[in-house]
Amino acid sequence: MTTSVFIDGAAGTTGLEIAERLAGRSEFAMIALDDARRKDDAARAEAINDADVVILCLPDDAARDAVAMIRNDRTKVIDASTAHRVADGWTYGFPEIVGRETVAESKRVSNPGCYPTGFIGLLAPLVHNGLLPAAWPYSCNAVTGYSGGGKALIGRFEAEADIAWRGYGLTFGHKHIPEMQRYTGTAIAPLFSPAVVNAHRGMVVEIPLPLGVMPGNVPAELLRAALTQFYDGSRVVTVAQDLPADGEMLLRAAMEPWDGLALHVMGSADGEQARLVAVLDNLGKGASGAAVQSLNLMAGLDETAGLRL
Ligand SMILES: NC(=O)C1=CN([C@@H]2O[C@H](COP(=O)(O)OP(=O)(O)OC[C@H]3O[C@@H](n4cnc5c(N)ncnc54)[C@H](OP(=O)(O)O)[C@@H]3O)[C@@H](O)[C@H]2O)C=CC1
Ligand SMILES: CC(=O)N[C@@H](CCC(=O)OP(=O)(O)O)C(=O)O
Repeated sequence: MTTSVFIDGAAGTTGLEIAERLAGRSEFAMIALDDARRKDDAARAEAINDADVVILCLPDDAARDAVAMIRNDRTKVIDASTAHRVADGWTYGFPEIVGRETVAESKRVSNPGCYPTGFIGLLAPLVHNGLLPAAWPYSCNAVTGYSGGGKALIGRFEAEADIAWRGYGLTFGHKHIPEMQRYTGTAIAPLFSPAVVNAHRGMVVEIPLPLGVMPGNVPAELLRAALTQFYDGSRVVTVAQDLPADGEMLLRAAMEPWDGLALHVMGSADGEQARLVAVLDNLGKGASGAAVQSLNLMAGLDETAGLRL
């Protein structure tokens, strides 16, 4: 049985990458609107209601409007925007964290944010199993490629090619904080420092841990072992067992599209400090790859079908 899929926002950065991952997949029949009709509300409403699954790759307000256009109880939604990530009635589309069956059975799935994918992927299993405290002021330092800001930021970085690094979120309260807190179960909002680097794609998300002054003083090796056990069997999330080769971590500007999530735990010899680091593609597991993973599950297919791993 084929599943009909409409990508609303198919001309955008995330939408195009989802379409690439679905190209040639006989399990899916794509519903498309031409350029003249892709922002026509009547045409969008018709496509949305014709689809078994609609994937929203839109700004938040347009995503809310699109959901309001659904007039049947058949159409399922995967929303890539921030609009529904902590909303009632929506499942957070991080199958490794919320459970594959939960995603598979949901009609409303919100795709996790790109930075939260790294933050939650590292921290949620360790807080949920009690190895790290829920009541701790975690920090999160992160960089992303400029495609993380969609067409507008891609245009800016292509026009101003001498920008090497752009720190932002300088007034705090980044839109990702609510989901970062909700799905890690942490009691205190993380101190989040995002930045954009001069690469098209790629993302590094780091949580520094002053283990020596934290409750429990759990060794880094135990944190790594717990993450390894938690993600055992996953073909999407991997946990590095050794230090990166040559003692360095690299994000290459020419990174190929990639739908995995690589987690690293590095601890100091004296046990006082650790660094939890997640490496991903903001357009892969951080957006389009995650949407395709959820779509596969919702269509009853292997979760990794069509993924770039
Ligand atoms: N880029 C990334 O790494 C990530 C993005 N996301 C989220 O995914 C969503 C899409 O982001 P992204 O692809 O980067 O953004 P883009 O700006 O690249 O694409 C958004 C697309 O939506 C279209 N659009 C805007 N308003 C409407 C409307 N009312 N009806 C139909 N189409 C509309 C735009 O049209 P036009 O082409 O005319 O501008 C554009 O093609 C956002 O909510 C973003 O937060 C989530 C995680 C990571
Ligand atoms: C570089 C850049 O601006 N990144 C965006 C996040 C990427 C995005 O828009 O995705 P979400 O839907 O996950 O928020 C930001 O920090 O607001």
